[in-house]
Amino acid sequence: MNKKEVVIQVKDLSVSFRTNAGMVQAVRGVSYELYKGETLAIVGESGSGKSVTSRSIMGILAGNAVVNHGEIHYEGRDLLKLPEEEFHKIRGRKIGMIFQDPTSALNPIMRVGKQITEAMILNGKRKENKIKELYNAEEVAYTNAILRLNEIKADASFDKATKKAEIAKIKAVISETKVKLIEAKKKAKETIEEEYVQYKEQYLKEKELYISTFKNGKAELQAKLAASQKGTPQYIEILKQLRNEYSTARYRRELFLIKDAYLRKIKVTHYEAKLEAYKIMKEVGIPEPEKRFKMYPFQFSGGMKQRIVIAIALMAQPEILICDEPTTALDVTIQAQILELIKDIKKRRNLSVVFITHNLGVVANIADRVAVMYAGKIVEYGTLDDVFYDPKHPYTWALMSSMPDINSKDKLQTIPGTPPNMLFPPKGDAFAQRNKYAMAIDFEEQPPMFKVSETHYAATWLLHPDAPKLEMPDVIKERIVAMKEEIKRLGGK
Ligand SMILES: Nc1ncnc2c1ncn2[C@@H]1O[C@H](COP(=O)(O)OP(=O)(O)OP(=O)(O)O)[C@@H](O)[C@H]1O
Repeated sequence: MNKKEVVIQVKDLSVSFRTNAGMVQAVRGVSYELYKGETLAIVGESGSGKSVTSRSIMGILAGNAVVNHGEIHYEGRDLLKLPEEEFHKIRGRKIGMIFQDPTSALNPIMRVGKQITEAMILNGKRKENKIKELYNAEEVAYTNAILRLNEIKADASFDKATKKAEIAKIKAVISETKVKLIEAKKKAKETIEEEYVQYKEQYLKEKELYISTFKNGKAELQAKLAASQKGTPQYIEILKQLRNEYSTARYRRELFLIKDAYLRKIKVTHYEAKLEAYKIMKEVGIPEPEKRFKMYPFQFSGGMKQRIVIAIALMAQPEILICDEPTTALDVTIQAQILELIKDIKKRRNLSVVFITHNLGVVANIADRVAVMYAGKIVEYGTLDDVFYDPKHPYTWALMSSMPDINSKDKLQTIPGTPPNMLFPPKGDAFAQRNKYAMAIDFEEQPPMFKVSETHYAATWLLHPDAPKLEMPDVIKERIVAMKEEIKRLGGK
């Protein structure tokens, strides 16, 4: 288990929101790891902090959000410490996100084709990126020096004289790195321009060659045609050849392709992006992509819109996909289709998926591992079998007993009470008020994460060695058996 490759590690993340009533403590010390190629489901009631956690990974928190604490490690860097420009490169490219409501995720007045290809075209400035790469090191040195200056200015531990001296030192570094950066930029531009002069020459040569070959070939055939007798099979054959291989349309198309191949060295061309979009639209089950490409979102059903949103995310070839309740806004039958699609894509592309949902049925269908969230914390996590078939936290029990039965679709019982007000999170276990098994300590102290097995952890005082031995309620045991059978029958996990 431990040998699995970790793609994202969230460490002790705490996020609050400034509101008129005070600070809403939405996420309170969340830690988890996402392994390569797995689907991690995050479950919990509305307001438990599932979305805020994922939005932090994407760097798309609301303006009133404050990250109080924590780290999010990705490719050896802490995303929370990256400058905006770097962060921007990662989100949307390496990490894609799909939201609950496809209608609001799409621009209603832009053709879907443009929405699918937009990012690829915008990010695809190949020549410019090549130049930037060449002076990247100098740019990093310069930005670091500026960041350091700000740090020194804000550092209260310096006395006045030391601060002044430190500022003078770093300012000297700034001017030095700035000069180096300007030089590096100039040189990078020259080097790449030189390379591109060659590409252009090659292109022009290729174009000339095509034009002369085409013209000569056509003239030759026309001469042959003139020399042969009308109506003979040979005459018809030549005529066919002229029409097919030497038509004006063919000529224009070949020239276009030659030019497109050259332009692709400079940037992602519209044509290239369109071909890629057709491919991905097919992959996500949008029939007749050539036709759909030109349509507007309102011309699509909810399920098809969600497929478009998924296509947009896939265009960037992400490694990680964060799905925030991607099926909740859809009809039940469509929900199942979209779920299957996400499972297929994940398998085909070996994606690592974070799947946020409040629906345990969906979890059973899709997850390898599960994290249960309550009041801004992860209260239980483990493999699907651990959490689903051997739940330890009374909140997980409550969630299971409140989910609609797969067969009857009735709820066994709703979870009594409401989640705590996150302006004033309770002192002890946040679930204590609603927990019929709560003990005195639950109201006093927050439980630590107790280890159930190598893979399974839960934060409940019930797991303390001194706690009374408590069996999972029978109704939940029965429910688990029924669900297991049903899921097997449906061919799920
Ligand atoms: N911009 C904001 N300003 C104030 N509070 C916010 C803001 N965004 C989220 N919150 C609060 O943070 C808490 C966690 O919200 P979050 O959206 O992560 O919950 P969730 O578990 O994803 O729920 P849902 O299933 O409803 O999306 C909630 O109490 C919510 O009201």
